[in-house]
Parts: sequence; C-alpha cells; structure tokens
Amino acid sequence: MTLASPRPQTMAEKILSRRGTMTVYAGDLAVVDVDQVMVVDSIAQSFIERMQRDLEAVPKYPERVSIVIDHVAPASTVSVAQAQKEAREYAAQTGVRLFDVGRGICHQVLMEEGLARPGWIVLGSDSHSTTYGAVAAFGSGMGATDIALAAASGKTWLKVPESVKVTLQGDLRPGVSAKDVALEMIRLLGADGATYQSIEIHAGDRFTRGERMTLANLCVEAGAKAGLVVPGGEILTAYGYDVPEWVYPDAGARYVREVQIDLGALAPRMSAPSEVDNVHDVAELRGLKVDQVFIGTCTNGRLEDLHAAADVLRGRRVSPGTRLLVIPASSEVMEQAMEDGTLLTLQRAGAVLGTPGCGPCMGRHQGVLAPGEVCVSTSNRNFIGRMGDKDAQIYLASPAVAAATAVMGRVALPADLREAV
Ligand SMILES: CC(C)[C@H](C(=O)O)[C@@H](O)C(=O)O
Ligand code: SF4
Repeated sequence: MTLASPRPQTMAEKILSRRGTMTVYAGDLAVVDVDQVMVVDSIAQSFIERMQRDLEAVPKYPERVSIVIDHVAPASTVSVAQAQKEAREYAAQTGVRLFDVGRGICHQVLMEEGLARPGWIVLGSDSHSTTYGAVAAFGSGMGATDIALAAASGKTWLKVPESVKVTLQGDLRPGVSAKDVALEMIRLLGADGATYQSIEIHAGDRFTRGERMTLANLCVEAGAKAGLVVPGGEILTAYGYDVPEWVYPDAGARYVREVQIDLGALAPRMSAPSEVDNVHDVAELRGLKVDQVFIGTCTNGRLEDLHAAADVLRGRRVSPGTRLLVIPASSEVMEQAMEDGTLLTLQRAGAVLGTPGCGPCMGRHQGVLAPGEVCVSTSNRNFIGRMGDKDAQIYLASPAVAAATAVMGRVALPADLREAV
C-alpha cells in the first residue's frame, strides 16, 4: 500500500481506498471489506464445498451474502434440482439470503433489493457482476474459492486495477439505445482491450439506472475487472441512492487509455458471431434470416427494454417461422410489465413468455439453438456454442432491433417496419 499522497485518484482507486481510510493506487494490493457477496445457482455447490470442506467456515456476516437461483430456474435436470435443494438448505442453516426460482437474474435482483450501493464493493460468482458499477459500486466477478474466502472473512484482496476512461459526448439519435453505446464501446476497446482494468464511463447525467446497468454489464466483455459509470447530476439520487462525495474520480487522475464516443454519430449496432467486439451497423446485416429472437437477460431484460420491444410489436405479429422468447429479468419487472399491459402486447404479438431468470442466455435450457439456427439476442455474449449447438449463430442487439427482427423474420430496424406498412 502506498502512503497517503495528494495524487489524484480514479473512481476505482477512490472506492478501493474505502472512504479514505487508506490510499491505494493502480498496481497496489488492497485488502478491503466486502459489502455484499453474491453466489449464483450454478456455482452454489462449489461455493458450499469450499466453505464447508476447505475453509471449515460459516459466512462471517450472513446478511452480506446472497444466493440467487437464476441460471437454470426452474431446474431442468435431477442433478440441477439436487444442487438447488442443497443451496436452499445451506441458506436456511446459515441465514444467508436466498432468492429462489422466479425472483430473477442475480444482478437485477441485487440491484432491486438495494444490495449494491454507491461506494460499495460487491463480489459475485458471476462475470457480469461489473453491472453494479451502474450505481457506482465496485462490482467484480470472482471464482468459487475467492467468493468463499470473501464470505468467510468479510474481506477480499485484489490488485487495484488501472483505469480506462470512456467519455460519452453529444446526444443519441432517436432509435439508438444504451445497448448500441455499449456494443460500440466494446468494439473500440476490443474483446481483451481492458483486461483486468476498470472502465470508467463518463456519461454525465445521461441514462437511467437500467441503461447504466447495460453499459456496466458489457464492460466485462472487454475483459474488465470493473465497469464504473460516474454518477452525473441527480441521476442516482433520483433513484433514492445516497452518493458520497468520495466515490467521484479526481480531475487529473491517471488513465492508461482514453476513448471518446460521439453519441450523435451512432446508429443501431449489432454484434455478429462469434466475438462481442465484432460490431457492425444493423443496416449492414439487414435481411439476414433469423430463427429465434430472445429479449431478456441481465443486459436488456428490464421494464424499459420490454417497453422498447412492445412499442415495436404493438399491433404487429412475429413472422411465421420465427420464434420470439421474452423473459423478464425479475419478478418485479414481470409484475410491472403485467400491470401496464406490456406483457399482453407482447403475448398478442406472438411472443413466448418465460419465467424471470437467465433463460437460454447461456444455452442451458428454455430455448437452446439447433445446428445452423440463427438467433438475435439482447444478451451480452455470442461465443460459439453459447446458446446451444456450436453451429448456431448469435447476433447481439438492442430490444428495439430484436423486436423489429422478430416481426420481419430477418434482421431489421424498427424504421424498416414503418416503411413496410
Ligand atoms: C454461470 C456464470 C458463472 C456465468 C458467468 O460467469 O458469467 C454466466 O452467467 C454467463 O453469463 O456466462
Ligand atoms: S442473464 Fe446471461 S449473462 Fe446475465 S447472468 Fe444470466 S447467463 Fe450470465
């Protein structure tokens, strides 16, 4: 650890300095208190084994540990059902929180439950834990062993990451969304372009909490350790968060790389197989025949995403020969979408609605792809074999583009539908 000095700090350095109780810079090893530890169903068995067999420990602060049954929920096989049963029993014995089948995707649930807050350090057994950066929390994914150590001790150690500064300028044109910005960011940085770095996104007061989640979520696709969206204006306080002064990066902080994105110049984007940074304008891929469209996930399964899809699908039908799966990110999202009629609009358009959770995002159940099939998904990964067969192809896009594609049965922009009427 470096002795206190006046050198300006990045947001990651600020948060890992823990409210100014110490002063750390990129490259330092920091031992920090962890505010929340999150364990997903798929990792729960190894987590429990590490805790009980290797560490012979119980969670030091049970209220700081959450288990979420989301990736394969409801269970698809006997062994999955058994693992989930053990996770429930473990939660009952130790007093850690358990969010069971149907509550939703881990990152969405933690956010809704207020278990990620500005300045917090949140570790998850899931790579997309960078999502918590949406509310200025240092969120990071770790493996079962590190997660178990954090649960047992209430602390973790990590090397303070270098930071990349991404500055968003101007205003988005109509029809262009935070997902398009996120895909463009990954293209600019490259799939390994920010390995073990913190991506610090300067977005001003643009973007809702959900949109900020989309941006922070994709950061791990550039290899980032964390993705921190700097709170701008009153945006987070409007959601009821208390934003302490010490989370903000200092002017003059040191970045390893700086990138600007001119929002006004951005058109709807699409990531083509089989790397997330293979990003093109949707217009270039227009017309490609699509078998399945999936709207959901921790990237784009929120109410505003379902609204964007319903706006396109209202009064229209999914193309015969194309399947549209819609899976709300959480039970809260599902309830709101029921109340305001969004789900009815989607159902009437021919969508197949699923239980809140990860759905087919990582190819475990509820919509895996056959060889040769093409899927447009609002998720964050299009690797070979990600959603089923290795010869299936996945294109990543925004909910509006996904919805337009479902109507046309081919890659399309919402504007193409208006022309087709
Ligand atoms: C199952 C889980 C560990 C995995 C992850 O780490 O991200 C999954 O959520 C994914 O998106 O690939
Ligand atoms: S929705 Fe997809 S990316 Fe998100 S946590 Fe689930 S499997 Fe991972």
